[in-house]
Amino acid sequence: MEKTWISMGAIFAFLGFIQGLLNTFMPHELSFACKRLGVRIYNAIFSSYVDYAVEEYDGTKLNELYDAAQLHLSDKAARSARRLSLIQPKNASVLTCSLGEHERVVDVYEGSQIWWEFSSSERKQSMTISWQTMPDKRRSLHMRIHRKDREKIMSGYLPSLLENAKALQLKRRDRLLYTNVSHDPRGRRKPWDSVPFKHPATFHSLALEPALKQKIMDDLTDFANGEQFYKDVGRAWKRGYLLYGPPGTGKSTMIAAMANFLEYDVYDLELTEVKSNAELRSLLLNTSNKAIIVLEDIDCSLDLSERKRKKAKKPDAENEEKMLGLAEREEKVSEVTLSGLLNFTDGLWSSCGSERIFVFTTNHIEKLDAALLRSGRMDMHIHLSYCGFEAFKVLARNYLKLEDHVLFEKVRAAMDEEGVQMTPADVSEVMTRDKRDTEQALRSLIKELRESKVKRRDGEQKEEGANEGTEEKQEVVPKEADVQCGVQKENAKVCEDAGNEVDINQEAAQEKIIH
Ligand SMILES: Nc1ncnc2c1ncn2[C@@H]1O[C@H](COP(=O)(O)OP(=O)(O)OP(=O)(O)O)[C@@H](O)[C@H]1O
Ligand SMILES: [Mg+2]
Repeated sequence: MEKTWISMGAIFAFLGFIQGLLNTFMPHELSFACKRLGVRIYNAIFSSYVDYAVEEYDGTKLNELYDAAQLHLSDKAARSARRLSLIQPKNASVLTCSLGEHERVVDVYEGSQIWWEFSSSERKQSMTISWQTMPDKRRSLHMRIHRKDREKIMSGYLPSLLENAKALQLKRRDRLLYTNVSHDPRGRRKPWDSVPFKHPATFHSLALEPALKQKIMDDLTDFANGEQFYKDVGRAWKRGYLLYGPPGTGKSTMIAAMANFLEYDVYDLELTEVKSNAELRSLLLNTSNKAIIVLEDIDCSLDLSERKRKKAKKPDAENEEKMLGLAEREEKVSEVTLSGLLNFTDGLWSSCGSERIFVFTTNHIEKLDAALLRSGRMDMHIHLSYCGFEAFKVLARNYLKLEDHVLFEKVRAAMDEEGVQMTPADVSEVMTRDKRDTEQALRSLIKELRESKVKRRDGEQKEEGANEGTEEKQEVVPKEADVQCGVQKENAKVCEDAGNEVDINQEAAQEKIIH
């Protein structure tokens, strides 16, 4: 026994001596190559696993698979790993967990296991000059799978991981509200500027007849799930909604509810800020998919009244030349045309993205050009009107936490009286004022409903009086107001013309119009 130990000791001493010699005299590259060969022979003969490294950077470009894998593994990591990094991604209020050094998680795909491990090492500083500054650490995720699963993982697991990460990213990020009225720090125009979209409106809180509400929600759901349908019928994946009705009936609120329902971004397009059809097109090209593009009060933007008002200002004699240049430029400014807008909503360019919803709002549908109202541009016309009893019940639930009350019947009776017109905005205001005393709130509402009849009658009489006096007034009012009156008159004419066209098409459109 003693002899055996002595001979084993001699063998180890000899091996150690040989290794020392090799380390000293063998070049580093050769020893590295030998080691690699050894690992390869071992893996080929004994190992039944395949290992993949997913590095954070592919050269100097970010590796999308790395981010996707991190997002995909985030929930699993949060549940099973003990050392984690917490990340707050840009534009997201939900944190993402990523694995800490040498932490592992096991993922399962169709019965096959996938082991993921995170590691990092110091990045060797490159001697070449690069514009891109790279992080000090070289981070990577290592994926280990069974050799037999190679095909399944490559063609099934990894694509599904990327899909899942994309869906998670959409779900976790804050949605954005974009506006086209923006400039960069140097004062140059930017196509869109954004802020997080935080409007709390939902279809649940929207005061609307239940049947209409359900119809709109179904339509939106069909649209969002309709990728294949739109492909099959050869149409761009987009849909147009026209919301019309008096001020304060919830048009803007409904847009917010739509965006929250579909989890889309909102692009609020200020048409009076757009200088040309080309700019309009470029704004469209700069919108993302899954977006609602909104044009509010389209009847006011379409005839570009603001620009006409500017142009109508007379130049001083002194600055005539300068103003002439300005006028020329403003001539250019007013180049957004109806046809430009029509192409924006239903031309070739409107199909450059997918899953886009166009929403136009107006208080006066009769002023809109029939071409704008046709299917394919505005597919669904939604009339939002004065507060009815069903809409009132939603508001009572929202503001007063009331499902039912003895005074509800009186409210219904007051609402049914002829000539009573209160918008949901007016009803909300009464309830906000008296929200501490629900009974008082309902009584005030009944009173205001009845008074609204009188107010309306007075308003109509005043309007008639004002219309009668308009022509006389135009001769005496100062310049600025004069311009506005001029514009209104001009608009009225444009709208009259458009109104005739609308009437012609109204019957055809009637079936689509939902009251
Ligand atoms: N249908 C509704 N459901 C719930 N709240 C509503 C509804 N309509 C109006 N409101 C309330 O009234 C306020 C004004 O509504 P909103 O801005 O949506 O009206 P609008 O139709 O867009 O008006 P305008 O034509 O003047 O732009 C909102 O802040 C909201 O609180
Ligand atoms: Mg509005």
